[in-house]
Amino acid sequence: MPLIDVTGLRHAIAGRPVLDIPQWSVETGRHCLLLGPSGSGKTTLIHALAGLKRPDGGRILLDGQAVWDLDAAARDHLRGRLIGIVFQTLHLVAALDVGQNLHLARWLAGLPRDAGAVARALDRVGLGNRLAAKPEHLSQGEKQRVAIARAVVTQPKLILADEPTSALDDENCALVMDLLLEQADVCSATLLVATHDERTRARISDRLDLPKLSAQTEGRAA
Ligand SMILES: Nc1ncnc2c1ncn2[C@@H]1O[C@H](COP(=O)(O)OP(=O)(O)OP(=O)(O)O)[C@@H](O)[C@H]1O
Repeated sequence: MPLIDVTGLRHAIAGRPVLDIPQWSVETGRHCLLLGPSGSGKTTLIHALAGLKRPDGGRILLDGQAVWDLDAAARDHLRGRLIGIVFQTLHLVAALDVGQNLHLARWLAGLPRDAGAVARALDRVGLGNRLAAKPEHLSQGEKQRVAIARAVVTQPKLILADEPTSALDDENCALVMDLLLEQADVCSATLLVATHDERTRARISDRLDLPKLSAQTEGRAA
């Protein structure tokens, strides 16, 4: 059974088409790139997969569950059980320290408090000594590593990473891809990386190419 199974997914924003995916699936344990230029709907698709943004039409099955047939509480539960997300803008909670950010992720996922799991997740991203730091005292790269640790501290089956490398130089791009792939291995998770960064292409062979639909519409109208 595929971990992700999408059929007839459509979405428009302000009357402009953003997503149109007739069929797409990702088998458990495979990794996949979501490729497409800026504005092609990568973030919209990530949010639809995670149960954060309802698409206009179509079906998303995650581990056999129809995400958008569930009520909000059941969707939250499914997200907590299955998914870890590295948001494009990271979304660390500024008022909480690094350790508390990870504890919060486990709490939201309905998992028991586990200081060992939090410490291990931070150790794996090289930040075992920054448990008590507030996000504002971290470099951008450190914040991103905290966001990766937070995504995996719940042992997700699916890691969604939205544009994790586009702002990074070559060396850090390679490091972040290494880290994401390593963490996916540790969790035996499927990794889905949304990107327009050519440098990631060599690292993951499976891909879904998203065209920029609004540009096609504009092209036809012109
Ligand atoms: N709140 C919004 N209001 C209006 N248009 C929006 C809104 N959010 C997204 N869009 C539009 O929807 C389209 C898809 O946006 P989305 O962020 O999913 O693309 P993306 O591929 O992730 O882009 P990027 O690589 O720049 O992050 C874009 O054309 C964008 O302008």
